[in-house]
Amino acid sequence: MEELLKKYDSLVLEYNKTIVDSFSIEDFREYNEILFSAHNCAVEGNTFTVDETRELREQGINLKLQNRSLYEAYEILDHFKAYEFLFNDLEQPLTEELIKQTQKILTENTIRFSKGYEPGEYTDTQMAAGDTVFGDYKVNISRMPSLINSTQNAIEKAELHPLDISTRFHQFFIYLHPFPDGNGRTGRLISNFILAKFNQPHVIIGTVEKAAYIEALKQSARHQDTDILTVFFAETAINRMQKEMDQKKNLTQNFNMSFKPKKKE
Ligand SMILES: Nc1ncnc2c1ncn2[C@@H]1O[C@H](COP(=O)(O)OP(=O)(O)OP(=O)(O)O)[C@@H](O)[C@H]1O
Repeated sequence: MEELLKKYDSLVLEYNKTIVDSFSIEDFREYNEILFSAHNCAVEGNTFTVDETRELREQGINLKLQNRSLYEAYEILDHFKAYEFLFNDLEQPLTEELIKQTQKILTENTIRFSKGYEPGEYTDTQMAAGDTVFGDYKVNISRMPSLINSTQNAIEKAELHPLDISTRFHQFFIYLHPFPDGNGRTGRLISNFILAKFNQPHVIIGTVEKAAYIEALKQSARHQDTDILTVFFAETAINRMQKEMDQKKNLTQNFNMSFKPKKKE
């Protein structure tokens, strides 16, 4: 794992130089917000593409929807709000209030009120996801303050690798599964918020990575070894940084601006 983290660290330096620093701060923020919001909602079944998410970011509720439900649009609009709430102030410490507020903003317009769910409130029944039945919900909720304090202490001490802090929080949060809805999206938002505090790029988990992500969560829980999830986060981040840098290089070097008529086959 040490080798992988070294590779990750050196790629972050290169990525900052070739990608991050070449954007204006505002444009890079918006690029990340759109990319992350689209993928973070897609993992949970939202069908908006990244391009459609960009249109929604630009036009808001004026967007004329084609083949997309209002529910999905609200899910993404609320994700933008939750993202802005967290990332507009990276100095704010991790507290229970911050996490509850994030989940509240995220689920405000889409949570199933008919089931008695309240945005920003913990669950009052047993939780499960896929084939995992989580621990007793009351015990899990009582462990939230300790998880949050340990994470905030680790952030302040800054002894562990940022990816390590982010994945430890993520693993424990997902397995506490404290909310009736939005645990996955909230967990990924807070994990990226922790990374951003250390000036690290987002780990963006989309539908392509979903199966490997859930497998990493399950293996990490089974072996009580969060390094398994850290490896997954590192590899996911490396792949995206590499893809964006390759794309930029390729479009710079191999840009074809021919006006010659195409040869008939
Ligand atoms: N089999 C599984 N074992 C452990 N964790 C899982 C499993 N399947 C999914 N998860 C985790 O739970 C999250 C989904 O949780 P759930 O199905 O309860 O949705 P949610 O928390 O209501 O909201 P969201 O739609 O944002 O995830 C996934 O994103 C993943 O982090």
